[in-house]
Amino acid sequence: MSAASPLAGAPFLKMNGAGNQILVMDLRGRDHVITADEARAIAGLPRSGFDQLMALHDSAGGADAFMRIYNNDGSESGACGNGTRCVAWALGRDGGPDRVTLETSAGPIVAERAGEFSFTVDMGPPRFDWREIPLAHAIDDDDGVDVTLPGWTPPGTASALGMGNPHLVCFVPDQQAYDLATHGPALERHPLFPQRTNVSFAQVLDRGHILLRVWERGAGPTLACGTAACATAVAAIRRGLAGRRVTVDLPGGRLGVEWRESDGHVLMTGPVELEWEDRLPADFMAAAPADAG
Ligand SMILES: N[C@@H](CCC[C@H](N)C(=O)O)C(=O)O
Repeated sequence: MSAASPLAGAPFLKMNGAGNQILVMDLRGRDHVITADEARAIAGLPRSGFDQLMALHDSAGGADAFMRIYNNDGSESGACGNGTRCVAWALGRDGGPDRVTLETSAGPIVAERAGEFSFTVDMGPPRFDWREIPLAHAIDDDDGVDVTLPGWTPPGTASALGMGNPHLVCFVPDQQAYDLATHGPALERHPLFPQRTNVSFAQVLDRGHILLRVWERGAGPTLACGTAACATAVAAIRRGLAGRRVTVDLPGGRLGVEWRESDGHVLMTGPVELEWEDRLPADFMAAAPADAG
């Protein structure tokens, strides 16, 4: 007999948020934290591939759940905007609440229903302090806007900021002109970002409309990244390129972002879709029995 993994047969929802591939696993009531090896193994299975895995755990602080967020390389992140909308839908179905509070390693976030398959997430305030993004060192950033990257000549100008996870936003004249597979991996691991970074190429069409493509830390190119849309909108607003409400078009769909003046929080609204429900295989990561000798 081989030892069963605690995740064998665990149910999951395969969803997407504006095309961002999301797996939701509700582990509340179970005493198991998914390891990096397990996350990579789940991502490698045909029915449960994902960009991000949202694992729900019991909240110690009275929230609806504590949320751990895994990229498909097994690394963890403090935030995932598209995944949070999917989690809100999952918790709200079958008569669940229309408004949920979720704890994350980066702090609490609140998601609220905006339509049958649409949610608004209060992503909290953006972070500009280099220690909070985080960057390797302070940058010459008098007006809190520009970052220069030694060894790389940006095609336009770039901003670095945090949205519960690190972001580099490159403003370019034509976002189609930059090959994510060429620039993404090098910028994700640029020494300025000690915890790596998500990388965006943004083209501002007008003060209310931005085109965006994203290379995600730990997941590569994705069809949409919610925190990147928020970071890009905030960076554009700080540069005077956009008003407080911005529509961000990504290859997988459209997100609405508002940087609220009253409290500095960033609100992101977008779609969710349930693709299928399934369970991990009954022999998921079954360990071979120890050799009794
Ligand atoms: N797709 C996400 C962001 C997921 C985490 C990111 N790759 C990271 O490592 O920070 C979103 O919708 O925000």
